[in-house]
Amino acid sequence: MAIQKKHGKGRLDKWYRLAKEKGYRARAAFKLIQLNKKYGFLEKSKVLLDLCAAPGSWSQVAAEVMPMGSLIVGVDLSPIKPIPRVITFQSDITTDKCRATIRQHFKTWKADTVLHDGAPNVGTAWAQDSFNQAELALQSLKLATEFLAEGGTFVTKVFRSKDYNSLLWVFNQLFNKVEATKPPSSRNVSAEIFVVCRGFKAPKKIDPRFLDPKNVFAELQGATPNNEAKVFNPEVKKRKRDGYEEGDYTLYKEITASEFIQTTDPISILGSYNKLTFKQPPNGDVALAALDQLPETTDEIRRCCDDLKVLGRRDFKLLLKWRLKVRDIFGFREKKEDIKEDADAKGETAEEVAEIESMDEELQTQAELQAMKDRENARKKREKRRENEKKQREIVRMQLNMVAPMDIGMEEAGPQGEGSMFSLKKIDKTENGIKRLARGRMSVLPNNEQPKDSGVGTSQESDDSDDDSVADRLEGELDSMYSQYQERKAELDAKYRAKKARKEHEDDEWEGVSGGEDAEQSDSSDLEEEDDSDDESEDDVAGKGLVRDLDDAPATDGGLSRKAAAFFDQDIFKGVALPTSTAKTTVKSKPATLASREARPDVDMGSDDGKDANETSRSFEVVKRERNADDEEWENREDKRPDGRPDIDIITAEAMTLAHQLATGQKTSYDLVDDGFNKHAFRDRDGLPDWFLDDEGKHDKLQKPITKAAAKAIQEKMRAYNARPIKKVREAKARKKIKAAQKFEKLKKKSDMLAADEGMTEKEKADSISRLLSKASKKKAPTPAKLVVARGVHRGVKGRPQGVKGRYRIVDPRMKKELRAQKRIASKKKR
Ligand SMILES: C[S@@+](CC[C@H](N)C(=O)[O-])C[C@H]1O[C@@H](n2cnc3c(N)ncnc32)[C@H](O)[C@@H]1O
Repeated sequence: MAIQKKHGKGRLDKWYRLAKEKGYRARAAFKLIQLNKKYGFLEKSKVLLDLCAAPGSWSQVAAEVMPMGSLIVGVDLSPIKPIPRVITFQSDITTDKCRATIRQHFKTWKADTVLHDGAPNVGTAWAQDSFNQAELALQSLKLATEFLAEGGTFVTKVFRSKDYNSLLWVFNQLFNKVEATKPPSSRNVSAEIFVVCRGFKAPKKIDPRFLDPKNVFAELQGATPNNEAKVFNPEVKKRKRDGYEEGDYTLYKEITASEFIQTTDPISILGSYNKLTFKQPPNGDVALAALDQLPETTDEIRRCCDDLKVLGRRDFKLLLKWRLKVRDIFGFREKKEDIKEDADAKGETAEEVAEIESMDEELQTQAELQAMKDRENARKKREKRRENEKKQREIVRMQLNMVAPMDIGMEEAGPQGEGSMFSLKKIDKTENGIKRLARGRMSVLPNNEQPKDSGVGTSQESDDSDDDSVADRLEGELDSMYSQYQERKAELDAKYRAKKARKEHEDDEWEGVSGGEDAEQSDSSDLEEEDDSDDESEDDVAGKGLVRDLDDAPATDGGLSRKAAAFFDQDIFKGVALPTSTAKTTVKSKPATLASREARPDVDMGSDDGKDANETSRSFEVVKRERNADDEEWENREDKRPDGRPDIDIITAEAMTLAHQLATGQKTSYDLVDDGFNKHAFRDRDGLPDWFLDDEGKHDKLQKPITKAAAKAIQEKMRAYNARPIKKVREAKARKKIKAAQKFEKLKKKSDMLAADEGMTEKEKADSISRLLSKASKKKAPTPAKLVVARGVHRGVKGRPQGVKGRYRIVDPRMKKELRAQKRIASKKKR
């Protein structure tokens, strides 16, 4: 197994190295190579349009693979250095000027393939970044519809974002085959996927609304989620896959603490800002001054505000609780209290605090569904915690000789004996059982005689448990908000994303036993259908609420908004199954699969099973790249040396130390296995709070030893690697060598001929051979560079000035004069 470089310049992976070796301008080249390997569109193309082509690696690949004499046109906002056989120009693909220039180059031709690998720029030309990635993809499709020949192929990069489904739907209308795939060279941590659309239908007329972002993404725009409302109805962790944040180009950002108090979306502030400041703005902020004086604004809170990027779970909760408290003091939460009081007066539970603006119907449905799931998860978590606490108490009792180990065993079978052989519930009901249990000093008393701390339902306990459950729920919700905050942070931090991706692969074996929160959630959703006995009542209530709401909802068929339904009602969509959001039927019949369905562009729902399966495969929820034969081939290529031995690239000092120890026999493979059993390997994380585990996780790793020699060897290796010339330079050197060898061959032949010449004396022969050699060894004087004075037309020109051939140097006129003056002064001094 190759040891992967995990940090720092982790991006310098094998594709990067391979690109460097092959002379491609970017590792992206391999994405196209792999896409083409799978779909084979380049070999068949004679005309190709490469949108967003800089630095040009896709165009390089196209020029290599496409037949001779093909027309390849590449365009990008950034300049593209010339590529043989490729016409390039600089333009914004969203402009008419760009379209006109492409037309000029294409003349009457039509493209067989249109490629688009665009991503809104964060660095160069950022002023033009008015489009986000999905819109850019739609713009490229617009160009494709104009320039593609019938049956042509369109390849585009898209990010898994909220607009992904809409995009796919449009692609499906215009192409016979649409497939989304993630080539092996695309990083797993990247949200990008590539959609290959084949068989362009080339309709005579296309409704412009098809290609208008306002229409295509209309359904989802403007529906800003109300995070405040999520305090009591938290949303499920939804990864933001947009890739780049629009218009966000600064790294360090501050915001006043008062804005954090006032915002309806505190999570996004915590996730995207670095500091909450108490510094007064130039025009004064009374709320901030008041906030600064509040006793609730403790030193700890201030410390948390100082660096939002390092908030632990506890700090995060502290800040949110502080915000809620201050909002109460400032009277921002009046509305909520009113609602609460109203609800109390009506005898309802005051848990649905639907504060602030109402969400739109679809969001509401999703939120309700989510709330249902979260309630269920929180309940399970609660139960588990209680169970642990109970177990703890029993252990204490046992240590005090109050209970037999047997009882603990009983509880371990499941919560309150659920699923166990000796269910306490059953025993409670049978007289004999009670008697038997009550006998002796190790008795477990029935419900009504239970001591307060026994954890099983006394009346006071139930009161407490109500309070508890509110607190628990709030805790659970804060937890889930913390996860959102982490997600948000992750979006801004590629390093964190990579770390998280790695973490997902760790500790696999433990997931089944105790699992993380995530595992718990997914498990619970998987089990939702089967686990109906105990949870029935709760599920029913929640479930009914959801179904009733959907029934009442004025949404049109398939859950589309009226606007969307009207759009899809046009003739062109006849016979085409409409995309739906969360269809009611699915909610009722298959709750467990709903979450995954929500994320998909279900083109056709409510169909029979076979068709459904078909549709699922068409719905392109390509989340993680699966290993396939292609991968293996690529991997094998890399991981084997010509002699068949595995090519292990050791790039960390720890690995090098280990390799050295293995090679010198200081360690055996048995030792390696043995080392696996250490204090970190089997840590008992059960019952430990998440914030503790979070912090602990950073440090409770085995520190592997590093030897000085290994560290030095790695350093050298990296240095040598960095110093290695790129392919172009290596090729130039090789050419030079070949030329020298050819020259030497020629000389040898000539001198042999001279030596064999019988008409010459020995001296003449020796003279002419030495002349020949001295002539050959004489270096050609380099042609002096032409000095071009940066004046007139040459002033400020970038690149080669007009009309100048050969080597040149641009000189500053003042510099030239100063040099002359210096020479003059020096010669005067000599005299
Ligand atoms: C990932 S790079 C493309 C890499 C390229 N396929 C290659 O193989 O070298 C994305 C490019 O999209 C370009 N881009 C972003 N927005 C654009 C726009 N509106 N018009 C033209 N190019 C754009 C950026 O300048 C950037 O060079």
